[in-house]
Amino acid sequence: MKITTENIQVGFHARQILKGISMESQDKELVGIIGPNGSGKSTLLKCIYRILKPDAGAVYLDGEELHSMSVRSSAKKMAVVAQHNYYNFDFTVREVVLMGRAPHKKTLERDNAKDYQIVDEALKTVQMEAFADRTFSTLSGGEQQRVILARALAQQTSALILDEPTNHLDITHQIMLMELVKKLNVTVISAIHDLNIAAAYCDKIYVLKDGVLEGYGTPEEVLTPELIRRIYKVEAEIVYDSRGKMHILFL
Ligand SMILES: Nc1ncnc2c1ncn2[C@@H]1O[C@H](COP(=O)(O)OP(=O)(O)OP(=O)(O)O)[C@@H](O)[C@H]1O
Repeated sequence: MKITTENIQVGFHARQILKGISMESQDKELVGIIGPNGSGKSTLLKCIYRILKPDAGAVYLDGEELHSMSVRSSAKKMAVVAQHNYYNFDFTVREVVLMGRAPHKKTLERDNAKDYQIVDEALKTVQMEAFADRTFSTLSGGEQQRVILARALAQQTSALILDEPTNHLDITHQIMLMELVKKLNVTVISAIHDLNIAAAYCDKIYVLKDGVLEGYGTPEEVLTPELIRRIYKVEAEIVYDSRGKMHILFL
């Protein structure tokens, strides 16, 4: 599925946070959004996953304007792993993942054997099946993150929106998550802080600073010492390992 944003503008209290963002992710592309803290990455993603309505501009899923669609039909197309997941109720892990099935059900339709099978498979994929009956709120931050990813997988959508998905995860699970997301073969838009993760996994990268796009291209095109200095005010060197993979060293 192709996701496009056209001239997205968002302001809070007379402060302009996104100053006209136009970007797109082609079908099955993994697109990273990088940029310093407060540059507007989460705000842009919130407009895409529909928690925030931009003051101006629009989001299109395969050419269809997001707000012209029902919430149920956009939720069938796009799942989200957001940065913070607060639950006031003590749902079990299985119940949280079952929520991913909701867009596929009619009102008051009960979960069936197929839903439970999809949920079990999603939990296995993120290696959390042993936690199915645990209360979600008792899990560690990284475990919660993997359960929320399982919920997104159970939603079976052709696009995933991820807000710093490797936040909270140890290196094993960071790699597991990115390898998994890459293999899903769906459209992914992800905010990413770790530039080496962005370099290793993204097809394309957008660079956001102060609510403005400052760069776009493949990791090799975008992640240059000049751009890193301009955006992050840090000196860096780009090296290539014996397998030809690029790495960013911070000096
Ligand atoms: N509801 C709000 N009210 C006021 N200001 C907000 C609101 N939401 C976000 N902001 C401000 O908008 C700016 C962009 O925030 P955003 O969360 O999009 O940045 P980010 O690039 O995702 O940052 P980080 O890397 O720290 O997660 C920040 O200065 C933030 O304080």
